[in-house]
Amino acid sequence: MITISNLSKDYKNKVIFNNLNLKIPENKITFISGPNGSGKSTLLKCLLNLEDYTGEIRYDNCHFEKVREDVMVVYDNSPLYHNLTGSQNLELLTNHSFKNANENNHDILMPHFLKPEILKSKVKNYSLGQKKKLSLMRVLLTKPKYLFLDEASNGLDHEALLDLKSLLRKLSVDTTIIAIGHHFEYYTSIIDNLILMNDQSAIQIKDFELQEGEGLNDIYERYIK
Ligand SMILES: Nc1ncnc2c1ncn2[C@@H]1O[C@H](COP(=O)(O)OP(=O)(O)OP(=O)(O)O)[C@@H](O)[C@H]1O
Repeated sequence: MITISNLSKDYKNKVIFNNLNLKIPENKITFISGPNGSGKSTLLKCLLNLEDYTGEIRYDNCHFEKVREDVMVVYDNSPLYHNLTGSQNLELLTNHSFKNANENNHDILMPHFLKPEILKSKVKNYSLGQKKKLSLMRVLLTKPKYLFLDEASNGLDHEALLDLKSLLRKLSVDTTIIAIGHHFEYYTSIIDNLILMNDQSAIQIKDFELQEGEGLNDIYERYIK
């Protein structure tokens, strides 16, 4: 479990959030949403210890530094080696042999991700969506203990979005997943825990289930207004 206690953050006296208390359950999928500027990315940076803050963040009772190697983040423009092929990137970044890309289980788990012929070409020739797919394949091969996804569904085509859902479901057996973004309708069928950020605070809805016909507006009506 990731425990966030009395977390506050400001930028030059502009309060972004104040006194957040949240418990991110272990091996579940948590989705964090909220209006533009509500502090989602700032919260992610605090979780990754990239920003100063007041309060406390604990990963299974440990400080971030202790679990750093168990944490993986996927965001637009995740770092990749542009002069190497997709397979070479995966080999370097995961220590996983990709000599026989046809035989690897990514093809079974993510049939609409990158085909072997694409994996053989250099990443500098990839589209944004193909780079995103490569970063997500890296996640599948690494199986981190904690996974953060910042707008991970952006740029993926329809089939890859379906693959991503099943990938997240499978990963969440052993991985604590936090997805951040605006793509609420996409995530509703797979999330266990919803956090809505708004007005310097956050509301946590555990065991989240969407009623039939409900959308984000209804959730805002129900929990925020
Ligand atoms: N380094 C910074 N210095 C000053 N203000 C910042 C900085 N980073 C973010 N902010 C401000 O903090 C607020 C929250 O930004 P943040 O990027 O966390 O929001 P967000 O919820 O992720 O927004 P979006 O949905 O648009 O991605 C915004 O008002 C933003 O202008």
